[in-house]
Amino acid sequence: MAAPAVVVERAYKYYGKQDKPSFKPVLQHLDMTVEKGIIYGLLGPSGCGKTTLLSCIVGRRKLDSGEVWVLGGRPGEKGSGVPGPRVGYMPQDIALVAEFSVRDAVYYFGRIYGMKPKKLQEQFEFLTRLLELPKGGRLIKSLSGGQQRRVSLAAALVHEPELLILDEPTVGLDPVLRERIWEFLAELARGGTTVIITTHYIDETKQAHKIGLLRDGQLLDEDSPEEILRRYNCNTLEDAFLKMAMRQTEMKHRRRPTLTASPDVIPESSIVNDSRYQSREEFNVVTSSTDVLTKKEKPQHIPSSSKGRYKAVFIKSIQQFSRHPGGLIFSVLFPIIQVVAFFLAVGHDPRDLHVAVVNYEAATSPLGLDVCKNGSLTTVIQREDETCEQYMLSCWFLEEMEKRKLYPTTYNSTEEAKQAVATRKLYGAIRFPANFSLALGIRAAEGFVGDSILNDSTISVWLDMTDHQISHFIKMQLHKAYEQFARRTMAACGKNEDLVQIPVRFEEPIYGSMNTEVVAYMAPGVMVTIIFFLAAIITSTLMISDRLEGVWERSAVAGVRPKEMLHVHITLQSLVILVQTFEMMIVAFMGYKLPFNGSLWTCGALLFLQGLGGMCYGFLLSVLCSSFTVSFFIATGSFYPMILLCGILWPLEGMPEALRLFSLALPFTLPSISLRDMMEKGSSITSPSVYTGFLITLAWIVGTLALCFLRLRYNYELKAHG
Ligand SMILES: Nc1ncnc2c1ncn2[C@@H]1O[C@H](COP(=O)(O)OP(=O)(O)OP(=O)(O)O)[C@@H](O)[C@H]1O
Repeated sequence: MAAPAVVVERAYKYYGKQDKPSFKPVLQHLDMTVEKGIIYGLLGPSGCGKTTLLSCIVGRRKLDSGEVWVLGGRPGEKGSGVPGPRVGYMPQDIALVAEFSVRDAVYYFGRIYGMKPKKLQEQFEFLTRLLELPKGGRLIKSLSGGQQRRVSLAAALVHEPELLILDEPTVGLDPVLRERIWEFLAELARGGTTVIITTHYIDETKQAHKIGLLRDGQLLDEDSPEEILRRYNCNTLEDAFLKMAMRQTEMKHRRRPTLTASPDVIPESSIVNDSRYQSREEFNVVTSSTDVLTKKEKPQHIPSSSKGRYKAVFIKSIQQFSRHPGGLIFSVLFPIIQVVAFFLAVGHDPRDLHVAVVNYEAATSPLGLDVCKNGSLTTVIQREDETCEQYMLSCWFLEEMEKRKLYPTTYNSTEEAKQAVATRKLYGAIRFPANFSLALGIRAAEGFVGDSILNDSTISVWLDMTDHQISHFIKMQLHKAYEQFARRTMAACGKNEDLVQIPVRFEEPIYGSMNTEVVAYMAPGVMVTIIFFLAAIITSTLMISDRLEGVWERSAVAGVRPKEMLHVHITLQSLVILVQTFEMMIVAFMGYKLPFNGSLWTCGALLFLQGLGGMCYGFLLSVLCSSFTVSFFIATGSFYPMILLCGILWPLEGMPEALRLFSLALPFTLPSISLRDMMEKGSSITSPSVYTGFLITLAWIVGTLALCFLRLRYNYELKAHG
């Protein structure tokens, strides 16, 4: 007699921890034998443990106790081919990439198993006919549930595996098609393929060679449908199942006194040795082969083609990426859009600022305010005794203001001007006293003057300080206007222009230029944050969607190793980051002529590493978060403080000491400083301000990867054993 294809013995499986309320026994003393070349129908109500049992058979979960042999080896054992090419698995969920076309989906699994292109094409055409698949170019996300299920079934059948495990493959399908699928499975079985199929349609399992009836984690019975009907003296399998279920319930009630006396949670060791669970006759639990252990096959060594798997995952990722709505825009165009938007929006002087002007000096002239527009107006006359006569100097001041894009709107009284500011029509109000020129002349010439001269020679300004940036800009422009106005006046009087300047002189800067723009200060931080943010979002989104769609799990059953998925993602993502780095540098240094005095290579390397840091952060988000929503919450919740604290919005020097130290450990703070120092100071990698940026970036990469690793290990333990 041939060795069975699948043997499960004394299987126990629990979810949750024993001491926690979530603890749940799912499989209890389960024995199951599936002979080679048969169709085994696994029947049972929802939640009875079918999927859990199948996932233990394909090696994605581990039993808490008991044994599983599949095709002569233990699932997960090296060279066993399970998970891998010996098994074809169709999970209950569709588990296909939504952006795949029908052809891509089938080809993806074919490539994983290393199928040759010609054979793959033949199989695809055959399965298209058999399962009435939609046109090969249609995208999975545009198909109906039933069509998706057929494509999913085709993906499990494509490589003609020795063992087919199909979790509810016929749900929602047309009865004629269901019948055809069963006929095809029967044909496969005749050719030696073993099929385990779960279904809710008890009726269709009549066509199976053997059925197993699972309830509350226990296999109530397994045998051929005819034998089951005979044994329970029933006409239908439903009736037989009902009888078995009632018997199981009765047995439980009979045992209740013992059970209630026991703790809710039975320790594993005691369960395994518990005679209650071992008296299989009590439950009518039958194993067709009590000595299966002696009949195990010698494990066959299955060569694994990592090249095929890499190729499959690589093509999948490119298709996923290129067809994802907005994927290309987000990764290739978004950096350009962001950087250009930054350069267009940030750092430019505010324009068209209107201020209310009350010029009492001009009001004294017969021309009124129009006096300043008079081209023949003589403002300063130098007398022979080397004194100066000054007239309507306020006109010169207004000219200087206009040169700095501060445009006057004339008002007749101070109250009216202030009212205009209060109603937010204007940004500030400026008043020139009636004797402005005369008083200013006396003030400059005599030195010792009274309060009235001082007041009369002073321009008063009322600003709307609620708009900090604008009011700061107006203040600065008024100072500059005054400086130029004073120079012009002194020059016209033949005096030293410096006399009326404040006695503080700003010499040639050590770094940068006198006219350094705020954009050059902010740009490094903005570039660093954009490249980090994009990589984190792309990575977490792709990883979470793969996991939620079940693609990761299904690929793993097909034999793809997590490290292979990761290698492909890292390679592709690194290419994207490289492109983004170039794009940003071209826009910033060539397009917008940002100053650059250091090494472009070092700058590029730092930006690239920041992208990798973002990618690792994306990995962490994807392993920590169970859904897109949670991942977006954490991403937004963490990016916002990182940007706020990194010093591009406000200098670190303005923060409390502890917060400042904290901000230095964040991923954008030191790298922004490094990049700025390279750009403006020409600092090299040996400079502490530059290499600390590299070090913190590397520390984030290592730290986030370590956390991912720990979390994955924890998840693995949880999944395998809980
Ligand atoms: N990861 C998990 N953690 C905790 N409980 C789980 C987990 N997966 C499944 N369960 C629970 O274990 C029980 C068996 O689940 P399983 O999916 O194996 O049932 P099933 O027979 O396949 O059901 P269905 O036919 O509805 O898919 C259910 O009560 C389910 O809620």
